[in-house]
This record gives sequence, structure tokens and C-alpha cells, in this order.
Amino acid sequence: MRKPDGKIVLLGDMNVGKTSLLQRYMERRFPDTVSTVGGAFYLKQWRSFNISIWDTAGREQFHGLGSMYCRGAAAVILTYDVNHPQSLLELEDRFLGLTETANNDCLFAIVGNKVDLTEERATEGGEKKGQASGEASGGYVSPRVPKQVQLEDAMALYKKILKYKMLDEKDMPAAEQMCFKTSAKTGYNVDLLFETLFDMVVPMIVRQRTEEPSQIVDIASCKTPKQTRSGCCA
Ligand SMILES: Nc1nc2c(ncn2[C@@H]2O[C@H](COP(=O)(O)OP(=O)(O)OP(=O)(O)O)[C@@H](O)[C@H]2O)c(=O)[nH]1
Ligand SMILES: [Mg+2]
Repeated sequence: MRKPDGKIVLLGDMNVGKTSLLQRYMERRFPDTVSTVGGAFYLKQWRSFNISIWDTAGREQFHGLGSMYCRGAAAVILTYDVNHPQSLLELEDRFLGLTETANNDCLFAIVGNKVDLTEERATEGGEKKGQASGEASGGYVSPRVPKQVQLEDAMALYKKILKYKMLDEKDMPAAEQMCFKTSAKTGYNVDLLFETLFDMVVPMIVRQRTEEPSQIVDIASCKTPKQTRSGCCA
């Protein structure tokens, strides 16, 4: 197997849909998933390049492995569930620190998954119009307007990450370009997410390749240093 040319890593809390996003993209389906143990990767050929996409476990007990998976990453997909604001906060508190091992010019995408549920809930909310807010249903009090994460919150986190990484906003893709709302269930924006990143990662791979040879010293072409009379190198 040829060594992958670039690496993309999915990070985020358990249950946000990392595995589902990857399976939706790679296998074009939305199968039942089990909570990931450790990590797993897919290889995607994009143009003439091989890109590995790593799925990681969000469960706390596997947290220590995260920085290992991020080693040498060209891009990290920080995933949250749009219906669980806490999962966005976790990205900053728990997952951002794991990206220290990624490449210096690593790209960050912030992805709010499960948008299909917000649409469902909005429709349900509309149907129940007229009911008292927070009305008890079978003992469970459901708020009329569910708390959802807004895209602006994700964009604010993106800008915070650039500051934290001491990256100049001018040199990096804009927040609007790097914050996505997706649904692994319907496939909404899933291709856009992965393929936007592939297109951004490819020039990084090419740049890396052109920079690398200049660091290699060609011993054969090195001239033998002239000897001075005293025997020291000139
Ligand atoms: N409605 C809906 N459900 C989703 C979506 N994505 C994932 N799910 C469901 O959410 C649950 C968790 O999905 P996973 O993909 O296993 O989550 P994960 O982030 O990989 O979780 P860990 O492996 O534990 O870190 C599963 O029941 C999925 O079917 C989505 O876009 N919409
Ligand atoms: Mg998983």
C-alpha cells in the first residue's frame, strides 16, 4: 500500500456523528453505528493523491489517543452536534489541545452535524403552536424552542482557534468557508465538507513535496573542499 500523502482527522465528543459522516461520504449510506473504540481510517484517492481520513473515538476513556491520531495532520474536522451546545464547548475544552501534534499549517473545519433533527424539531414546534411553553408530556417537560447552536458560535470558535494557534486570519481560510452544518443522515453538505478540505489539502501536499528536496543534501554533487597548505579546509 502506498503511504498516504496527507491526513485528515475527525475529532469531537461521543455521539456527535463522526463515524456516520465518514461512512456517509465513503460508503454513501447511513448505517447503524456503534461507539468507536480507538480509531480507524479510510483512504480516499483525490486526484493523484492518497488522503487518509481518520475517525477517532469521542469517549473520554480513549481521549489519550487523540493527539497520536492528530500527528502530522493536514486538517482536523472538529465535529459537534448542533442540538447539543455542550458538544461545541467540549471542542475547545477537550479536543483542541489534542491538535498540538498536527502540522503547523494544519487547517481546521468546524462541523455542526445532525441538522436534520433541528428541522424536525422546528416542524414539530410549529405543529404544537398554541400549547403552553414547557408543557409536560408524559412527565417530560420539553421546551418549545430547542436550544441550538448557531453558525455564528462555531465561527467565533474558529477565530478563537486561529488566535490560540497564533495563525494570522489573513493567511487562513475565512470562518465562513470552514464552518459547516451537515447531516450524515440526509447527506446534506457532507460531500461539500470533505471535498472542500481535499481541495485545500492538495496544494499543501504539493508545497511540501517541492520544499522537501531542497532540504536533502546531494552528497555526490558536493565538491571536495580545497586543501590549504596548512591542511585546513578553505
Ligand atoms: N438524526 C441524525 N442522527 C445522526 C446523524 N449522525 C449520526 N447520527 C446518529 O447519532 C448516533 C451516533 O453517531 P456516531 O456516528 O456513532 O457518533 P460518533 O461521533 O462516531 O460517536 P463515538 O464513536 O462514540 O465518538 C448514531 O445513532 C447515529 O445514527 C445525523 O446527521 N442525523
Ligand atoms: Mg464513532
